[in-house]
Amino acid sequence: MYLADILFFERFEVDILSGAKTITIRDKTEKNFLPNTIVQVSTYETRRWFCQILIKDVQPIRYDELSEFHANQENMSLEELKAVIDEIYPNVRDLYVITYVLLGS
Ligand SMILES: CC(=O)Nc1ccn([C@@H]2O[C@H](CO)[C@@H](O)[C@H]2O)c(=O)n1
Repeated sequence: MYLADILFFERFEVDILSGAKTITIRDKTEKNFLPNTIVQVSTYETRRWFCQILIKDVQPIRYDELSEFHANQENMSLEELKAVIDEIYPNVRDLYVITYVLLGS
């Protein structure tokens, strides 16, 4: 089964809607997004829908392989990105980079 919905912390909504944030990094529970499908996006906190995105790509990545390239696409520094991931996914080393484009809200 492919996933049709995704949740983001509210604090990232502005960056997603402005196009500043074009990837998200998730664990294996959220690797089953199918490229070229539309996914509905809501806030984690209240499940408020705020846009839809088109999935472009899902690629496995090791925590240690995260670079400034990924951080740029998150609109963060690499230090900030690693701190966010450490908080959400403590000790998880097998991650997935989900690349998307914003379709509108
Ligand atoms: C709501 C929920 O369950 N999970 C997540 C998991 C991740 N993310 C964001 O993806 C990037 C790298 O992990 C960062 O920008 C994170 O903040 C998120 O917003 N919500």
